[in-house]
Amino acid sequence: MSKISISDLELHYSNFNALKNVNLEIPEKEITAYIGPSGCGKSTLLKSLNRMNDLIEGCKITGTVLLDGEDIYRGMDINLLRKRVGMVFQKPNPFPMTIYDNVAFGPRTHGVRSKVKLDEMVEKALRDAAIWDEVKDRLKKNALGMSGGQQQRLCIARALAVQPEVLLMDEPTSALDPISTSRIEDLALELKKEYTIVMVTHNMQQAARISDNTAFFLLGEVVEFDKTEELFSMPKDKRTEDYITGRFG
Ligand SMILES: Nc1ncnc2c1ncn2[C@@H]1O[C@H](COP(=O)(O)OP(=O)(O)OP(=O)(O)O)[C@@H](O)[C@H]1O
Repeated sequence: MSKISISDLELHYSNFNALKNVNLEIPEKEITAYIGPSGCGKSTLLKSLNRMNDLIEGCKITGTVLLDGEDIYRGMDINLLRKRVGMVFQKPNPFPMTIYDNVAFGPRTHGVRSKVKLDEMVEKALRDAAIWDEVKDRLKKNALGMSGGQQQRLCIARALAVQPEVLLMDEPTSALDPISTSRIEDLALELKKEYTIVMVTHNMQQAARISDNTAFFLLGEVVEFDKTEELFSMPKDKRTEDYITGRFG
């Protein structure tokens, strides 16, 4: 069953047509990867799924994005949408505050005041993000003192703390070393038991390793969308084949 259903989505940044007639069904509790050359619209589509483009002047969107059948662009409260659809960015961006406060930030914003409840939520999020053991004795230390890989897992914990249903990840490992990358990949595989994950990646091996479904983008269009295994072993479109075999741009 589709968690997110994208129909006839068109996006313009002023006069520039960044997404053209995108139709995609994102299955629940699976990892869906977006691949394609730089500038083809992967991040734009990802950000359209929790309305991060709405902030940009001149951005016009038509078509529909349904989350569990509800139109996110018509009538859905944006704060509720962002709670249900969390996001992790390319560069780890912890807030300049303690590890604890980073993770408690979202729940506090949503009105959780009880210390006991907050402690519980912070611990669960840090455990789910596979970083609890590394930080449990330094929760009151500033998050900026952590390594890049730890910071990224903290940002994942921060996103999980508000109990989202979908996690959007925009090249979450591109700033990380191979060991931290592999930890985030293992974590994504673990998280898909509970969450629907959509991930932009420049790394085709990464898409092949961890995603269930892959969409290949070119110049604002989805050229091909299929089960990852199919797309990499038997691409149907010549352009997909050229891209995944490295014969392209
Ligand atoms: N705020 C903006 N205003 C105008 N144009 C934009 C804006 N953001 C992105 N674009 C343009 O839209 C196109 C798609 O950008 P997007 O960031 O979605 O691509 P991408 O596939 O994620 O690229 P990359 O892999 O390099 O991150 C690009 O041509 C980009 O220059």
